[in-house]
Amino acid sequence: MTQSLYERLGGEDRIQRLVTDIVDNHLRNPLIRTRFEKYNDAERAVIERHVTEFFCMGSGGPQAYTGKDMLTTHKGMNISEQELIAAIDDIVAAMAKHGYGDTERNEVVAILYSLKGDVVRV
Ligand code: HEM
Repeated sequence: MTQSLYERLGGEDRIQRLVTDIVDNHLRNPLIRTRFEKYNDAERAVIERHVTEFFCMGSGGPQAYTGKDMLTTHKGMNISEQELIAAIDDIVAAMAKHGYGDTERNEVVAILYSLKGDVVRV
């Protein structure tokens, strides 16, 4: 039987560690770091928790997502296409660092891109 993307990503613990590295990459990325620098550790922990849940749920895991929907979250930020690509680059780089293969990386990129309309220039 084919494994779900969630299973191929290695489940919640590995996804949680991946998300920590993704946020670290965003904080080092000159194109988007100002979007994330304003959060303190407690706020960052909540965002990471929600992003982890979103990743788990969106890849076929059993977790419920308890954050805000994508349009509500990003509304008013006026995020550009360039920023979306910068964020996706950070995610692909973190996935490479964590040893995921091309198939999993491409599936994640396709999911992220499909959400563009709820994130960019909203
Ligand atoms: C398809 C791409 C994206 C997805 C799936 C996504 C997903 C998420 C999720 C799940 C959260 C947590 C929401 C919550 O805590 O209720 C979040 C928060 C956030 N996202 Fe995104 N995001 C995307 C792209 C971006 C981009 C490109 C930027 C800016 C460069 C961005 C900036 C933020 C910020 C600043 C927050 C924190 C909002 C807050 O709690 O005040 N996101 N995102």
